[in-house]
Amino acid sequence: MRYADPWPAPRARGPVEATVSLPGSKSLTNRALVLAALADGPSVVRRALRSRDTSLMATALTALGAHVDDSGDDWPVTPGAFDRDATVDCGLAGTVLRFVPPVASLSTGSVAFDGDPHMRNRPVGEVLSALRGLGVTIDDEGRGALPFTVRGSGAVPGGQVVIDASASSQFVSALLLAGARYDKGVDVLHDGKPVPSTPHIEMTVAMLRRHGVEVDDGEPNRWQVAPGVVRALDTAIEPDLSNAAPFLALAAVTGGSVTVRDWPESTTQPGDELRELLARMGCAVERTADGLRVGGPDRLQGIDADLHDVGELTPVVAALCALAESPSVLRGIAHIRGHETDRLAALARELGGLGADVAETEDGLAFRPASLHGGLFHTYADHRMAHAGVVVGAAVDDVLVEDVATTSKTYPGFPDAWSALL
Ligand SMILES: O=C(O)C1=C[C@@H](OP(=O)(O)O)[C@@H](O)[C@H](O)C1
Ligand SMILES: C=C(OP(=O)(O)O)C(=O)O
Repeated sequence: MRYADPWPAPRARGPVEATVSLPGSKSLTNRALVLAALADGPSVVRRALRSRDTSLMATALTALGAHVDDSGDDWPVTPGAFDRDATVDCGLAGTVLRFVPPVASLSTGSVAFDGDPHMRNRPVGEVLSALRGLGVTIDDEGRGALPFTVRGSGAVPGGQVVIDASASSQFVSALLLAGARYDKGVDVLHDGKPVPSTPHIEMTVAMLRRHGVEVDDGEPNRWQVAPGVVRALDTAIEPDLSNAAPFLALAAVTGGSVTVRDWPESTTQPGDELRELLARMGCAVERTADGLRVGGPDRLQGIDADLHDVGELTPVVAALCALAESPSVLRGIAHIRGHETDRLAALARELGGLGADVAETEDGLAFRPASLHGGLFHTYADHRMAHAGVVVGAAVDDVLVEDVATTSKTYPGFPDAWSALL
């Protein structure tokens, strides 16, 4: 293993002043790859993120019959016939687990899906039953979970389907991404508690429209994709704003100043919400000629925040709450129990183990100010748990982060980039 395990989290000895360039967005890269594989001609995904999740997506689409050249920074993608039996390793990538089965449904081959041990617990049953409702044969032996096999017939009738997407917005995105290629398109109705992470659905809809696909999202909880061509289009990937979270948090916990280069003027990435969240915790947030600059406060304030739309920011925000001088409540995030690990349980256990006064609530976490100490921070194969651990470790002596290499899910060079700042 390249990194010590556990990894002694570098401790900041003073305010950190830095400017960082971040790799591309996982969510944008994996959508761009799916749309390129479904398109009517070759295209290029520029500044693609190279990481475990995106490599798994490239490998999955190649196994189905597309060709993805991931050797450089720009990835040429050539669609191909989906005409062979294949196996797909989902790893721990929610985007592969949810986005690829609707694509595999267009194949004439049988496509067998599996993933990391924990992946068998991540929810996907709603996508499988929706696909059955749209005319696809799927063998899952009644599990509604991995492992399962999609047995396509080369075409999907499509049409209307009702799903409960309260566990993950990716259920909706998955059906929309492939829906234009179904004979009748797709008309997805959500019935259940509110759908989380809706900016990610907006990201899906915006990208589909750029590829010439007609999407009607005018009615709440309903998305209609008209049948038609997915036009080939070269796409440039923005930096990953969710992976900006630990870097900006470093300014917040050290009273320093961190600038993330090339912060987009406007974006569908939920990480953009960090501007508001960090400002509410007392940080100075400004756009500069270089990007987005965050200046840390003298005293970090707690926050009462509903993170339902931006659940993937929770681990780093929770680390900040643990270090803040006033109480915090994070709410609206029951669904993140189904992320890479049960993030509410994991954050409560691991931050609590370092002395934080934190309690799990039904839909979030509650913090009271406490003095933290060193110790071992477990990460449960979750890249964002590692981010939370190193943020605390920058402010507290002797924090050891278990399996920091798990950050390769979305940023393989993370431990080196982090160490370089401290
Ligand atoms: O569509 C996407 O790219 C994502 C959607 C969200 O999933 P959930 O809706 O399951 O939270 C997010 O948390 C995940 O990191 C990426
Ligand atoms: C929830 C996440 O990932 P996934 O795409 O695997 O769902 C995440 O990255 O925080």
